[in-house]
Amino acid sequence: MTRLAVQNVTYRHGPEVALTFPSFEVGKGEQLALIGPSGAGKTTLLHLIAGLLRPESGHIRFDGQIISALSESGRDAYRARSVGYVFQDFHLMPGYSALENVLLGLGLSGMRGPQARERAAEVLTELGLGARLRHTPRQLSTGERQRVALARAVAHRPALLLADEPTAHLDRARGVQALKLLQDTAAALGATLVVVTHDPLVMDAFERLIEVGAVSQQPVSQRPASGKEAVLV
Ligand SMILES: Nc1ncnc2c1ncn2[C@@H]1O[C@H](COP(=O)(O)OP(=O)(O)OP(=O)(O)O)[C@@H](O)[C@H]1O
Repeated sequence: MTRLAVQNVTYRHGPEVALTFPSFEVGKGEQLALIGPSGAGKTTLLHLIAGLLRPESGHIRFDGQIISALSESGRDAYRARSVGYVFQDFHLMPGYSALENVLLGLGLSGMRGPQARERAAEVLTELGLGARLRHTPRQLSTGERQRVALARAVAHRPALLLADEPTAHLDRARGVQALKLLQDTAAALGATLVVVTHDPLVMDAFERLIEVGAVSQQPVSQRPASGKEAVLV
């Protein structure tokens, strides 16, 4: 069943930067990586899928609803209900504890009070941060901060989980760990996972790669021993 569809989408950052994206569909619970050269528009596409931006033309459909046609408040509601977003730089609130950061996210999706506290503590504990609930981001390692960002993204059990360069700030071992956590968490939720990456380690962990902004003569699917799908613009 198609959960997310990107159809003939273009976007313009001012008069200078015009981006055209590949069309593709993603099923419920499916996992894929968006790849492509720096500046190709991967983060922009993730923002469009999250409803943070609106396409200049084309459609983004989620569970049958054309989210790119919604008003800003409609897109806010879609994001609060259905989307979890792990930002490249985590975007945690510096003065707030790990628990409070997750609570802020839950508040946006309408969950408050003791039930929210219980859920925030539960998801942080599941992600190995049970002993770090009261720590602020500054008191946490980079890998721990990333797990708080993941906890905040998944606490409301989104149907769509988006992550921008999830291994960018981590060494190889922690990158592998973080990626596995992301994929396992998405699988446990039954969420569709879309990840932006440059990292070959991440690419190898996904069956499906979509190349953004490719002018390449050598599609990813021609990489040795790949056998993976690549959609080129
Ligand atoms: N707010 C903005 N205003 C103007 N131009 C922008 C803005 N955000 C992005 N761009 C431009 O749009 C293009 C795509 O940017 P984007 O960040 O989506 O690419 P990317 O593929 O994610 O790059 P990277 O891999 O380097 O992170 C780039 O040329 C960038 O300079």
